[in-house]
Amino acid sequence: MGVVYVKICGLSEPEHVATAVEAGADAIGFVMTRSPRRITPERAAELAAAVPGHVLTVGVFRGEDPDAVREAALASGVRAIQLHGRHPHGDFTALKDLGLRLIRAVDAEADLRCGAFDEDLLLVDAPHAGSGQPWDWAAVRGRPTGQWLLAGGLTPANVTEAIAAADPWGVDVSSGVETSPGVKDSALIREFLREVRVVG
Ligand SMILES: O=C(O)c1ccccc1N[C@@H]1O[C@H](COP(=O)(O)O)[C@@H](O)[C@H]1O
Repeated sequence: MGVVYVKICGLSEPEHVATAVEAGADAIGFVMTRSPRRITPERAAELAAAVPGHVLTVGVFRGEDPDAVREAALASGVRAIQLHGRHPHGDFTALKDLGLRLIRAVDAEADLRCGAFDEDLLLVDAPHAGSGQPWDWAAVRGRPTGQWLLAGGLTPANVTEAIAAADPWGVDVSSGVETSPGVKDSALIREFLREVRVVG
């Protein structure tokens, strides 16, 4: 098994951004859509300013039209856009000129070919993103093509099992490194990364 790419999502405090970076996260996410983790593009810009270039900053959106996503992404200065929901191919095409990496976040029933919508990364998540509910990760084993992240209900305690079940290129976590919705915990962030690095 190779090294697994790790994204820590839903960060809103400098302390947790610093912890994720120091502990070796490859990407960190700022939620700019309806959620207990929502932050403004301006807050995301403040947090992103402290992130070194080797860590990808990602703006997370769900259901907004491409113009609204474009505006928030530019204001925040993130380097990637993660679109949840069944966005049409045209929404990805409409954002391509920004030169940011595009992540298509879907459930297991969607088209699981990374690149089918001109995205750079595919994220396969539970039917209700950000709920923290584990799902049948093994059901997608061998189905996604290209670079894809597994998400949905991952925690430090189950991420090893999830990687073994689905064999993803990377993993993404939000609720599983929180003590309550929207409240991240540095010890859990470190523990999650430690577990993944042991497997990877
Ligand atoms: O985190 C949220 O609240 C959220 C809201 C809307 C869209 C996506 C959201 N989060 C993404 O959900 C997955 C997995 O989350 P969890 O670990 O199950 O809580 C992850 O990709 C987050 O980026």
